[in-house]
Amino acid sequence: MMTTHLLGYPRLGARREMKRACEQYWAGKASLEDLREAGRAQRHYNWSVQQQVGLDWLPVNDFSFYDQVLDTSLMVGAVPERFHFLREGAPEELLFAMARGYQQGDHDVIALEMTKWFDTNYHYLVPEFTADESFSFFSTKVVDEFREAQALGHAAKPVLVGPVSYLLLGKAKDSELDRLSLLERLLPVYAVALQALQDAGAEWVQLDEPFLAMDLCPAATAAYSYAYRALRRAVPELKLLVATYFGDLRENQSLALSLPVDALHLDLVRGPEQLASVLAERPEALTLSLGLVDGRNVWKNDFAASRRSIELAQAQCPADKLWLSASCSLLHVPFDLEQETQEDVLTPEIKNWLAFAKQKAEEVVLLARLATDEGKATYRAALDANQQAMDSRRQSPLVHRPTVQQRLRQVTPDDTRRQSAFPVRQAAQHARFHLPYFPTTTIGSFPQTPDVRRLRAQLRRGDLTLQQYEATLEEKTRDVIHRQEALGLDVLVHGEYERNDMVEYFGEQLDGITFTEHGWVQSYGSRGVKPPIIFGDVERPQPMTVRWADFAQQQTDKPVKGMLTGPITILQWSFVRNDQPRRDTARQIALAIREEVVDLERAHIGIIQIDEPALREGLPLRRADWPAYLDWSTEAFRLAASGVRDDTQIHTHMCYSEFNDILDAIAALDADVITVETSRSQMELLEAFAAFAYPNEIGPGVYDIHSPRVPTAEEMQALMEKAARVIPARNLWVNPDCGLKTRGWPETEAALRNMVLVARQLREEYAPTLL
Ligand SMILES: Nc1nc2c(c(=O)[nH]1)N[C@@H](CNc1ccc(C(=O)N[C@@H](CCC(=O)N[C@@H](CCC(=O)N[C@@H](CCC(=O)O)C(=O)O)C(=O)O)C(=O)O)cc1)CN2
Ligand code: MET
Ligand SMILES: [Zn+2]
Repeated sequence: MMTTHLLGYPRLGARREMKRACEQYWAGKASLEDLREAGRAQRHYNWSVQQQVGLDWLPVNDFSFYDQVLDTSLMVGAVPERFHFLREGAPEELLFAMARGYQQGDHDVIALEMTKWFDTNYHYLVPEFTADESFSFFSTKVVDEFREAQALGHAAKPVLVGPVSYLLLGKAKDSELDRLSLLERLLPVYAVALQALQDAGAEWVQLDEPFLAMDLCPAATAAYSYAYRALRRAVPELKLLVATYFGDLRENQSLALSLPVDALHLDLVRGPEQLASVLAERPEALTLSLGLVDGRNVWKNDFAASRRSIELAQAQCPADKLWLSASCSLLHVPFDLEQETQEDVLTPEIKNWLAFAKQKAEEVVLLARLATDEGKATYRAALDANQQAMDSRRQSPLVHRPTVQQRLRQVTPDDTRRQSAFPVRQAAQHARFHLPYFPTTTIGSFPQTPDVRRLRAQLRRGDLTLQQYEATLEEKTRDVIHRQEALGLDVLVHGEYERNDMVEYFGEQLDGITFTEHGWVQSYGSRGVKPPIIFGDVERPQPMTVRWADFAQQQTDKPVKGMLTGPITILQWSFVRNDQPRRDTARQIALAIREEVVDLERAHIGIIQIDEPALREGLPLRRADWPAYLDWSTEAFRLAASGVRDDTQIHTHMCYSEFNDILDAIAALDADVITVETSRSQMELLEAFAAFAYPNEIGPGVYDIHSPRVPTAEEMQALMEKAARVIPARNLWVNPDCGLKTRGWPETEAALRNMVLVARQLREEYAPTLL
């Protein structure tokens, strides 16, 4: 039978046990020993699940208390100097300091930067490299966890981030430094680690090299050949599996197939077509791991399709050279579908179309069994059940809604354009709102303190009635309006208290989208999200946000900004249909949001923000695929935004500041105002906006909301002055970088008080030039 394995398993815990364990430890309510015990229990549980399912090789070191890239930094001793005072203590303390920063005693050290893991909603901690970087085998976690699995009798396959991907994931802190030049210093440490694993009894080691499925510069291509030749020489006996995922190999195929390793893993979900050409070019000794079960989505595997791929491979490749797996680590899917028991949340019909991590592990094993002659007979019933599930989904009226499809066909190019050009709209909006220059606003959410979250848990348990729940939310909303008035902000928000999450909240209310009770996926560290599942044509049965916007507006004479999540962000942060192009799903969501925008306008909400923080991360991983994506994604945004009058002001918001290279797409959104995260880059981003002559209004974030630190008026003033040197002052807004939901009240009010002060000073300072 084909060998089966997984690249990695989710680690937050079926009931988010690791979230609780970490947060208890951070709060000083649990000991280091408690934390370690929780980690051990989680690992043992994951291995035993995978073993019982019948997988041949179990991943080890896929577990982490925070992030696997950070673990790699610790393995190779890439610890920035500011953390060196923690090197002698408990390894977990150093790990958490690098992840979260460290403020204690005389120490005030900022964390490593966090950024998105390829096109997922997972964040990793960016390694920092300096010119004098010297690596060493610092953390032995991978060996320790290998021994732990071995002691339990498991066939364990240690997993490491491969050396080339590791360097490419990092950032050079010295501008002259080329990350890849560190390879020579890094490889000896990988060699030592691999040797230690071999000495401990490891037979196979998995090295993750997702960059092999990305655009590579010539230096990176050379680095791959060099690195794997060096590792081969260092551990000639150890079997190495290089894992590629999140895309196909394309022009890197010959490179990947030429690496002197024992096995290559292919993502056959993102890159099904590569199988034929890889089979044709495969060196005889190379084992292929077929990633056929989707590790990025929650749909049941289509056995008929997978079996065609397996048969194609079997026809050209000896059985002992074929492995079977999921396309990538299962980190990006929820734990276990069997935890979803409430049929009014996830209906049996839809549930029958789904597979979470445990079910995907079972699918991998079942597909391997079905690939043998005996298996075909033994597992006939499973095969038939799978076929039935596929047919049911293909034909279900839950999925296919003719009214939605008809509405989409009626969309005309005019629907994706505002009535007038920006200058006309700007004049109409200024005449309507009479805002001062440098208007102040916030991005939407205010502190979601534990009491608000608890309220929702009580409602779910039935300890509160809906009336009681909403009454408390009204109190909260009224309070936040009064606080904003007292601070002197110009454009207010309702605070988003009624939302568990900016995407899940809309997923709960739209037809064609469902949600889960326990479908948590790690976002970063102990934080998770429950991505909605878009299973069918999307439609808005009724207004979703008007009630709270309207309630908030009634509490004040100042304008309250309506708050919506945009179609691309809903798409990107959900599990999406795999039976139609993303573009079509985006357009359906856009139409639903458009109806909401129009209803808000009708309810006299004159300023409406449509958040698109995920527009940038939705970019395809290969540059060649960018133009098509940018075209349909900006069109979907405009479809959502363009149903309103000229004097209704549309805002959008984006965080994660790396959009220098998509500025034309951002301009194509034609939002009247865009608020962006800029403070961490010291307004560098604005220079790109200026060079591009970005025409509409901009609110460059003046402070980072990720830390409780209260910014001084001076530093925010300096940032705004810097902004005003490159952007016309009359087009500038003053606001934080992002929403304030993860903050506490004291620092929030202190920071906003300073921010309003800055706006007032700016108005005086720039008055002569603005007249
Ligand atoms: N979908 C999405 N993706 C995103 C972002 C985002 O905001 N949304 N932002 C970026 C990532 N940033 C993030 C920032 C914070 C959290 C976060 O705080 N998550 C919370 C969960 C938020 C949530 O959905 N809360 C629910 C459920 C809360 C909960 O856990 N309740 C407890 C009970 C609480 C109690 O009794 O005290 C339970 O059910 O057990 C709610 O408010 O209703 C967490 O992990 O703790 C996640 C991502 C990028 N990707
Ligand atoms: C990740 S972007 C967040 C935007 C949202 N309106 C908020 O303020 O939380
Ligand atoms: Zn944001």
